Amino acid sequence: MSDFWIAPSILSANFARLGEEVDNVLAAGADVVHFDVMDNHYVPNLTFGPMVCKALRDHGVTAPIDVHLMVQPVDALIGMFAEAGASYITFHPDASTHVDRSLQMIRDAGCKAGLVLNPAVSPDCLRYVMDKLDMILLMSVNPGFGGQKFIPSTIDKVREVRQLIDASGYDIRLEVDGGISAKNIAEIAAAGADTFVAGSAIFNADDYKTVIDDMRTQLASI
Ligand SMILES: O=C(CO)[C@H](O)[C@H](O)COP(=O)(O)O
Repeated sequence: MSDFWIAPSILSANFARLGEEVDNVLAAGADVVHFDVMDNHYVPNLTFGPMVCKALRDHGVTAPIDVHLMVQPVDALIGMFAEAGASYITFHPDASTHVDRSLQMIRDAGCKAGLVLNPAVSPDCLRYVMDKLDMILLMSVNPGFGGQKFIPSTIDKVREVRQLIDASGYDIRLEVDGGISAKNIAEIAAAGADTFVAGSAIFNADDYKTVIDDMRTQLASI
C-alpha cells in the first residue's frame, strides 16, 4: 500500500455482483474497500449492514474494509461490524450520545476507530479525542448519495485538520469523501489528505484501472 490510499466506495458498485466488483477494483489497484452503511434515519437512504461485510470476507476479500456508519444510534452496530470483519469503523459525532465511549468500544472490539464530520460540522470536537482516533473522515458532500459535487470549502477544512493531526503527534489518517475524481484529487492531497474515497468516478468508468492509475499519476505530481 502506498502512503496515499484510494478507497472505492462500493455504494456505486453493481450490487448484483458485489464480490466480483470488489475483486476487480482491488485488482485495479485500490487500497481499501469503503463500505457506506446508511439507515434511512441519520441519512435519507438505505444500503447494507454487517452481513454484507461478512459476505465479502467469506468471498475472500483480505483488503482493509473501511466501514462508514451513517446510522443513529451507533453503538449497537460496532460489535456486529467488528465480528463481520471491519478494519476501520467510523461514525458521525452528532449520531452518538457518548462519542468518547463509542470510539473506545470500536478499539475494544479490535478495529481502528474514526470520526466523520459533515460539511457544516466544526472540527472542534476532534481535539478532545485525538488519542482515540485512527482516522478522521471529512465529508465533502452531504452524506446519503453518491455522484454529488465536491464542496470547495472542504479544502480549508482539510488544511485545518491536517494541522491538528500533525500537532497531536498521533498517527491518524485523514480521509476525504464525496465528489472526488482524478481532476481534484491532487488539490485535496496537497491540502493534507492521505485517503480518498471515490465511488462514481471509479465504478461508473469502463476501466477501473485507468481511473485509479490516473488518480495515482495526479497524486505523484504533488
Ligand atoms: O458517503 C458517501 C455518500 O454519503 C459516498 O461514499 C460518497 O458520496 C462517494 O461517492 P462519490 O464519489 O460518487 O461522490
